[in-house]
Amino acid sequence: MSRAREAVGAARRLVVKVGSSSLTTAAGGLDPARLDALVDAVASRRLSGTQVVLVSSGAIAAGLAPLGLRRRPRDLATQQAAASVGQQQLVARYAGSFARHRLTLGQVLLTSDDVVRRSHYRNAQRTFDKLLTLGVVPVVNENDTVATAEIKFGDNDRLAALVAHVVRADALVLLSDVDALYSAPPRDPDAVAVGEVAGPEDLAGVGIDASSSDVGTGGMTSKVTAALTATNAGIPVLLAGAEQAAAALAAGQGPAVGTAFAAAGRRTGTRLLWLRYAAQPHGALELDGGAVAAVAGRRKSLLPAGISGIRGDFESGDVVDLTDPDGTVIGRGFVSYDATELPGIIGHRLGDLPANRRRPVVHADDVVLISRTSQPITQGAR
Ligand SMILES: Nc1ncnc2c1ncn2[C@@H]1O[C@H](COP(=O)(O)OP(=O)(O)O)[C@@H](O)[C@H]1O
Ligand SMILES: N[C@@H](CCC(=O)OP(=O)(O)O)C(=O)O
Repeated sequence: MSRAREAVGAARRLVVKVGSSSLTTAAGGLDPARLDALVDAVASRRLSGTQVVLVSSGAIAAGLAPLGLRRRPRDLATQQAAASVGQQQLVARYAGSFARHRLTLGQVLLTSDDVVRRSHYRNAQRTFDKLLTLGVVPVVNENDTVATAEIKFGDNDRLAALVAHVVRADALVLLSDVDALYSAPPRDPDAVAVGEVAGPEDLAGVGIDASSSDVGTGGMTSKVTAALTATNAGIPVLLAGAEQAAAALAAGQGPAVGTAFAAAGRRTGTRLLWLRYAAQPHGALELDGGAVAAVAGRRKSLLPAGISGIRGDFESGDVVDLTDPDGTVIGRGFVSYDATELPGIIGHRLGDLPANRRRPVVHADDVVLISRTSQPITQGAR
């Protein structure tokens, strides 16, 4: 058995994510039988001693029928309204279902601020720790009703990867309407299931189409991106079908299902993880050749002298892309000036600037580098 599968089996703290399409009927609306089957698998693992956080999509899908909507709305305001109506229905169903196992759930609704802001991040971490030590099953979703375009996680696969990091999970299980990652979209007759992914090189020949189910947002691209986000942060991932939840969550016993992604890097700080995979840049700084060598080659801070251009309307603390003179993004960072302050100082050496301007524009500790080969997989349009 691979180490990733062993890690899922042995995990003492596990994050499990389930997509909308795995909780709804073909006609739309929540499917109590599928939800109960999922809860049975989670409860069985929980009752064997593992702490489990459940990241569940389905709020918008559950809100469609009560609002007389026939399909997932495209505009944000109607999505927010559907999520408001649907989230409570979803959680009420979960509460009833977990109660069959005498388990208590706690609802946790997150926005990206809860992960990206250091103080909020610690707060979320404390809340999860307390819920888990009290034996509660946290049921997590994005707070869709208040999330604006700027602060949206975008999809729950990504949210689940970040939550796995926040709670310091031993493994992440992504449950979907497809039973594994395939070498090509499953409608392709030659597609074969991929059992193990040791690293990004194993994904080189894999074909993924951009579509996702009618009720969800992610698609396979976002699942693979989330899996790589988690594995890069040292957390192994199992991607499997929601219908195989019992086998996927069985602690090391039972048949090997789904696709296992091996953990790669060491655990990184969530703030930089967010910067790499989740943040929306507010602008860009163009670096000259010397600054590219210093920032990307020698891991130095970006000083005003090395900046040859500014794009966007950002404030101190915002995320900006760092580009080379050709416009290729080489990294991202938290900028320490407002865009309006920069024209007067770029191109100047620190010694020539007033005392209150003698600091880096982006500190080395606030930068992630993005090489061509590690560019996050782009998400399919929806
Ligand atoms: N290479 C691939 N392997 C597996 N599934 C794929 C692949 N390419 C595209 N898909 C599609 O991705 C879908 C899963 O994404 P999605 O419907 O968004 O799931 P969920 O609702 O669980 O988040 C599958 O139903 C499948 O049609
Ligand atoms: N937060 C949204 C789900 C977003 C999402 O990523 O959905 P999915 O692709 O089904 O996991 C909801 O609860 O409707």
